[in-house]
Amino acid sequence: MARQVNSQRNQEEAVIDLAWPNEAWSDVTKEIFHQLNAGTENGDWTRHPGYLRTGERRLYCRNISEQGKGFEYAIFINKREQRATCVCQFGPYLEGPPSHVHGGAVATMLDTVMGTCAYNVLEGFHLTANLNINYKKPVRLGSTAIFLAKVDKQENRKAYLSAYVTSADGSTTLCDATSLFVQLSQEQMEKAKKYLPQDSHND
Ligand SMILES: CCCCCCCCCCCC(=O)SCCNC(=O)CCNC(=O)[C@H](O)C(C)(C)COP(=O)(O)OP(=O)(O)OC[C@H]1O[C@@H](n2cnc3c(N)ncnc32)[C@H](O)[C@@H]1OP(=O)(O)O
Repeated sequence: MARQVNSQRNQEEAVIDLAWPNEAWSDVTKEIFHQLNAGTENGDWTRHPGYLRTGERRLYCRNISEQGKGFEYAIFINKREQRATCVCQFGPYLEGPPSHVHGGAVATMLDTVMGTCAYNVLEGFHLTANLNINYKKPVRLGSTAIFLAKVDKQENRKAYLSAYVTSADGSTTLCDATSLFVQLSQEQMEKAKKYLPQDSHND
């Protein structure tokens, strides 16, 4: 019975778009979200919905279901400019160095923002082949950061992206990163298709 209820809950949760402010978001995070969301009014930017995934699966950066304890974020895409911007608030379950965010958690958001950028602005499905990060400043736990990613160039199946992470007020660069995403071949895509979320427009 528990499993049935659990899977029912999962089904219900799986359709909740989490890329919206909730009461765990600080005023700073909400304010940045609304600034970014205002860019969707003229159609230049679109907000990327954020779902858990369906059934038992969980998208890694959506899998801490206690609000505010993990990654609280929303990603916005500018297809024409091949860019993505993300506002992210890092919860207390993401600790690395005392009272600071684990470097792997920052890497997760960089991989996700660049991957979401590639997924939305380029043809085909891309996987991360290489991700290089320079950590310039520690990120305080509970703080809000802004991720800015863009596609720099494409060569055949290769897409080269870069990104940087700033403090909420934009005054401090916390990280910069480069990555290589490789588009899956038709054959690889056929194999991967069965694993894609049914509504595969989401992260
Ligand atoms: C649902 C909505 C979600 C939408 C939202 C998505 C959000 C989540 C995003 C998360 C993204 C991830 O974490 S993805 C998960 C982490 N990544 C992975 O698991 C990928 C594992 N690696 C692989 O599967 C493979 O190595 C591939 C697919 C990357 C490439 O293999 P392949 O297809 O055989 O191609 P291959 O010939 O090896 O490489 C193609 C070209 O790329 C070059 N290349 C390959 N790897 C590298 C490399 N590390 N550094 C330099 N160059 C490289 C090759 O030299 C070659 O250049 P040339 O000879 O053509 O010049």
